[in-house]
Amino acid sequence: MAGLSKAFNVADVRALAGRALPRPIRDYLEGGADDEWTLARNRAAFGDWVLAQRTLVDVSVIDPGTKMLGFRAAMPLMLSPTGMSQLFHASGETAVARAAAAAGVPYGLSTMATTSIETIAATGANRYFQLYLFRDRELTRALLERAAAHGYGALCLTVDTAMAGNRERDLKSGMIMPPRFTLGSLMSFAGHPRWSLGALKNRSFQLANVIDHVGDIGSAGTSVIDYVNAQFDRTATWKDVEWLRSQWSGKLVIKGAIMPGDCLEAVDCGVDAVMVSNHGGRQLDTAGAPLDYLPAIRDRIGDRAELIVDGGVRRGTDVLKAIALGANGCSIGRPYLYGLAAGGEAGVERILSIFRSEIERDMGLMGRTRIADITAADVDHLSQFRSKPGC
Ligand SMILES: Cc1cc2nc3c(=O)[nH]c(=O)nc-3n(C[C@H](O)[C@H](O)[C@H](O)COP(=O)(O)O)c2cc1C
Ligand SMILES: CC(C)CC(=O)C(=O)O
Repeated sequence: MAGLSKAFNVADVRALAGRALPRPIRDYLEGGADDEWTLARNRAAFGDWVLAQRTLVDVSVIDPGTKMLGFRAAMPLMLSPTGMSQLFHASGETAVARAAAAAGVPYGLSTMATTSIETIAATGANRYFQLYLFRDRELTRALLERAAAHGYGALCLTVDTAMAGNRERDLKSGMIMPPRFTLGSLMSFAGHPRWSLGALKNRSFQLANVIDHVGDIGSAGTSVIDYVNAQFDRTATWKDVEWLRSQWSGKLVIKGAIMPGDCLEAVDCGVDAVMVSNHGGRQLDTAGAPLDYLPAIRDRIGDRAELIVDGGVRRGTDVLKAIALGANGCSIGRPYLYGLAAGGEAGVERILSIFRSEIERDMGLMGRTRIADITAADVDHLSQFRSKPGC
């Protein structure tokens, strides 16, 4: 895609995606809950920290490689699970997984994906499976078995979705799955012929991993909000995490805890990693940003588990700040979906190469050549920095 070669940062790719997508789909991708305060805070939290710029260090060889969730990763970045990726481009999850494999970063397949566990396994990507707990516990068991049988190295339980967040953009746009050509949406779809053609040709659009058990989300023109509230298990507690631990022998990850006490509870249940996340601001509005809690979480759990920061990560400097504050790495959702919408697999590759070059360049400019060398000494809170600069 021509525009991609002139996209130099995530914001540029986001602008391309904005042009490619009809309004209801763009709103679903971009939206947060209620007043979207948390959505904005996720991003703003990174601005509260400054990086230390150390000079005259030999930075001729820089290695941004690391390990996360048991996977070797070419950089401290992973792809968060996102539902229904075929909404954004007909090539959907397969394109994302292929781009992740090419860039050497782990990919999380969502329970709510439009591509099956088996199809994504065939891409050879380093992959983990994200689980939503359905009211139907047999479905959960079946998903676990399929993920284990198809080489998913980690299981990631999302815990911030007991009920659907109040996404008013979706309520206003009347987003139902799969998208339908209604009178209201017609203008928007007509204005995006390339997307509309892809969507029309894409007859495989369905919730590929759960359709046999709970039906297609679009069968009755269901909204995402109604579907989540009807199907997800609201009774889930830490006992279910213990149960999952007993059922899954690979790495176990909790996604969606941000409070230090919850993270400690997760570690006590035997999880290997916490994705410190508020679901990209899509669930509880006015919840704090992952970065706000990160130092306290690391303090509380010590080295007992990996911490992955998820939400608002848009620059290499964001990733490096999170690492300095105690994370093992970061994870992105919307940025790779922008890439997918803007140019399918090539678009996701572009996003990952932007992050890779930013991380490497910023490490060099910080005077750090290895991820393991980045510590709390590399970052300062803006308030302290203003009162005693130059430490
Ligand atoms: C369109 C979309 C769909 C998502 N679907 C899921 C999902 O199926 N499971 C899940 O655990 N999180 C889901 N998330 C949340 C992401 O995994 C991730 O937490 C969030 O996008 C991170 O914030 P960021 O978009 O600012 O990077 C979704 C996010 C978006 C934007
Ligand atoms: C289908 C949804 C439950 C996916 C999701 O988690 C989201 O839209 O944030």
